[in-house]
Amino acid sequence: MATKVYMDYAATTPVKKEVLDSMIPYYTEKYGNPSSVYSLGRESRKTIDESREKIANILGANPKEIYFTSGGSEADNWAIKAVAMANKDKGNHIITSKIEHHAVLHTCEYLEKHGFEVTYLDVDEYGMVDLEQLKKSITDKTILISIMFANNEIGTIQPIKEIGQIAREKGVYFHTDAVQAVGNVKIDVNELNIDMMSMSAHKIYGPKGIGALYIKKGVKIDPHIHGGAQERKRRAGTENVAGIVGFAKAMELAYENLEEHISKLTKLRDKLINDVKNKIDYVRLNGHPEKRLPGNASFCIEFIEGEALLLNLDMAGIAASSGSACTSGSLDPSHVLMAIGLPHEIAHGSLRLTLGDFTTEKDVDYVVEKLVEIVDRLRQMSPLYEKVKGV
Ligand SMILES: Cc1ncc(COP(=O)(O)O)c(C=O)c1O
Ligand code: FES
Repeated sequence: MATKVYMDYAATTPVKKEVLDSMIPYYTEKYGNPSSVYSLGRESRKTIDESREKIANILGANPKEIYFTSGGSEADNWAIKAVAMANKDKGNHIITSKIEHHAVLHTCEYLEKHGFEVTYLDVDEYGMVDLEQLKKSITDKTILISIMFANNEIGTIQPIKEIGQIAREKGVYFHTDAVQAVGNVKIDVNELNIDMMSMSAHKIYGPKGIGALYIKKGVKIDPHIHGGAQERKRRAGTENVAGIVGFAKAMELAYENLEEHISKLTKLRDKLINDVKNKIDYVRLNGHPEKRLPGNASFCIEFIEGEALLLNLDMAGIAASSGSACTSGSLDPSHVLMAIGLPHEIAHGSLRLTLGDFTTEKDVDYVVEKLVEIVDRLRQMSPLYEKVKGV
């Protein structure tokens, strides 16, 4: 069935029309290489500069501190590996959390194979990092703390300003993966004590394959891609001009309407959470009840397989996602659901519904209606459910 209701905005978002319209000329008539000296090239250069300025202004950064990348994964890789390489003389210890995106976790694991030591902080049942544990983990060898702004699976928002404060007091760099937070949270990099921040356009109604790393002036970090002089000689390669323009446009739109976006999504999300909890038994909400992304509703529905749930939702025209092993194509259960202490059998029934700018109340009603039907049907086949219900 064709998708009737898209509820996977945390995976990616459609490109908004205004964003696409802003990009098209840079594929067709304004195709000059930004490094060329003639006016066609200079025009591309000017557009990149303007886009960088727009993004920097929104984040309270200096344009010289914004470096375009191919997206969030590249920004994470760059921040962590290149700070590690550039600060080897100072230490070899990195602190991160157990619920980071794989772009952070796998990068840290790679560094462990090359002589770095990594502390993976626990989180509580809501997915929150413990600031006391963080403080205690810092040693005189610690060079970097990398903690995500908001979690992609369970939506929990971390106390970023406090983490940044701790890092600053100890003279340790602080990187945050803000891929899910950008466009959903007001961000001022200075106010929040952030040294480096990863971003991605395709989560905020921009194109895929473009993002950025904010690098605060003065951070000691190696260049990431060697080659030409682009991105202040730190990330070589002819710029993705149209992508950059689209990213800046998407940022502009997101922050122009931030309050409205947050209040609309929060209302729809809470309706969804309440309806699901009221109409289905043995359901739990994953993540923090309040400190969560406005569009994130993550559940564990007991006595259900996430995979079966997703397939049935798909048959009803609903696009959603699950963190359980069986659906993500890997054999490991979601490291996030494990880290918040869920047993495997509960993690198996996880369902992530993420809402966005095109979600309507009707969509929420439709998803709840179908979900109730599907859960009921699947549970009828579950001997465990029958046992607890005493039927
Ligand atoms: C928290 C987080 N970090 C990083 C990424 C990777 O971003 P990208 O797809 O732009 O590489 C994602 C997206 O899946 C994400 O949710
Ligand atoms: S094996 Fe599927 S979540 Fe444990």
